[in-house]
Amino acid sequence: MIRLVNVSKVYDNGVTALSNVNINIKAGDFVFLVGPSGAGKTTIIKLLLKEIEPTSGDIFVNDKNITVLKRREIPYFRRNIGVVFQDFRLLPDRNVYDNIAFAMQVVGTPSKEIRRRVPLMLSLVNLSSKAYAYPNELSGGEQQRVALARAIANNPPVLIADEPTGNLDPDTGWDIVNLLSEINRRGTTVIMATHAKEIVDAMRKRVIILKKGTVISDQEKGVYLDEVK
Ligand SMILES: Nc1ncnc2c1ncn2[C@@H]1O[C@H](COP(=O)(O)OP(=O)(O)OP(=O)(O)O)[C@@H](O)[C@H]1O
Repeated sequence: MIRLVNVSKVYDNGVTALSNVNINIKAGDFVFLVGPSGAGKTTIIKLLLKEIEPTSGDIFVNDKNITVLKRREIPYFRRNIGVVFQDFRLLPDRNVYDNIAFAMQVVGTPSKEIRRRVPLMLSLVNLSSKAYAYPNELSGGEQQRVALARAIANNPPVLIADEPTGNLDPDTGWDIVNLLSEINRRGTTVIMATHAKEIVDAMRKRVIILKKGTVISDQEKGVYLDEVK
């Protein structure tokens, strides 16, 4: 489903963010991407979203080599991947319902389907009662749940979460991880970059550890090794 083959990334300022990274993620996996600050986690996520290009190597998503996509193919490609960030990134001038509906409108979903699906998404993230609230009226955990609902509204095969619990207290962070786990159980491949050792250790999912731009460990049912810090 997702494959990085000998991927290296050197930024324009000469910093080597990734060197010769090989990662293979199967459909339906739940993967934690961990590593110290600067290890290259966000760089991998940006590469998967095709926000940046690798300096060398190939990246496959859904068996398609995305390094050779044409510019006009990129918007369509991005529909394969839902994404949530540490800072939620909701549209401040739209309510919860419209934040989710908007993500569906921009990919051309018929309005009847939007009216059917948004309430399902709100119910999944347990926010049906907040449909008409604006982001600034919500707690951080609620905002992240809206961001999750929006990310999966178009039913992407892959969901990427970049430090999704970073701005949340531990209990609220767990709500988000439990939702990610539920979304994964329903068939979506989930990749979560995180520093949250307690969460990684408790979940016993696959753990890929990066350090200084290389994969130093890749374990099924792994833990957050101490040398990561
Ligand atoms: N746009 C950029 N230009 C130059 N260097 C960059 C750029 N983005 C990241 N880097 C560098 O690349 C390396 C990897 O950064 P990256 O953001 O991928 O790490 P990370 O593992 O996500 O870190 P964190 O846990 O702090 O978010 C770091 O040395 C960083 O300073």
